[in-house]
Amino acid sequence: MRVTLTGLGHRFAGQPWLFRGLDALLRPGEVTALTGPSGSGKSTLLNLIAGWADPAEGIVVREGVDRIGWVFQNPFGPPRRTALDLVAYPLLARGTPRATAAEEALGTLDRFGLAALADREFRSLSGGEAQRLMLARAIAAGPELLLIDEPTAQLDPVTADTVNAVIGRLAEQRTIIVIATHDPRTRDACTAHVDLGERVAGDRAERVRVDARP
Ligand SMILES: Nc1ncnc2c1ncn2[C@@H]1O[C@H](COP(=O)(O)OP(=O)(O)OP(=O)(O)O)[C@@H](O)[C@H]1O
Repeated sequence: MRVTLTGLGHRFAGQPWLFRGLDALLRPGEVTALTGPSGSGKSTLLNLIAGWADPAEGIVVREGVDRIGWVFQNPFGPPRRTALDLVAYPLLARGTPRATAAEEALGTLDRFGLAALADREFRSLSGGEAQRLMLARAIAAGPELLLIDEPTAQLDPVTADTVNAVIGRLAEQRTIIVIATHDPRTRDACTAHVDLGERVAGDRAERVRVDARP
């Protein structure tokens, strides 16, 4: 299972190149930070990786990727559902028996520091707790590819750090994880890094820097 980006470049019609010449190998077991200034194309690149849009040049190859999960910056969920229900649901949907799903969901909540909140309704959670719950739910769903867009953007720095503290726990041997972020502490919690670089005179061609191991 892997996602390979080769000579990837993108621009919207009539706009300058956002990035060009991006080569990267995204693998399970790693959590790759995707960084760059506002407007550098991070969300666009997530869409290209997911196959939601076609690149202007270069190729994206997804091997062994069937299910793709997303977590966005605004945690959103049914207000009266409990944290345990929300994490158990994707397991039940995959046919896991109820008792096993509840046990696995509790284990996943524990991994994200949420075990004590298992019976709390979603609407009663703080922003940081709700975002950690969205990460726990996304992991429980077991996607081969998990794309996370600015998970701390709506949070104050202290709350953001409660989310950053669990980023390292996302790593899964069965899941390729990419996180677009402005937050240097989110980046530092990741295990690999793709940087879309600085905007220069409206054209950042060839300025993509990739730290991810080949
Ligand atoms: N469908 C579109 N058509 C034209 N331009 C677009 C489209 N989608 C995004 N853009 C532009 O492309 C640039 C990159 O947008 P993108 O959202 O990928 O950047 P980003 O790095 O994720 O930014 P931020 O950190 O602010 O979320 C922006 O200037 C944006 O306005």
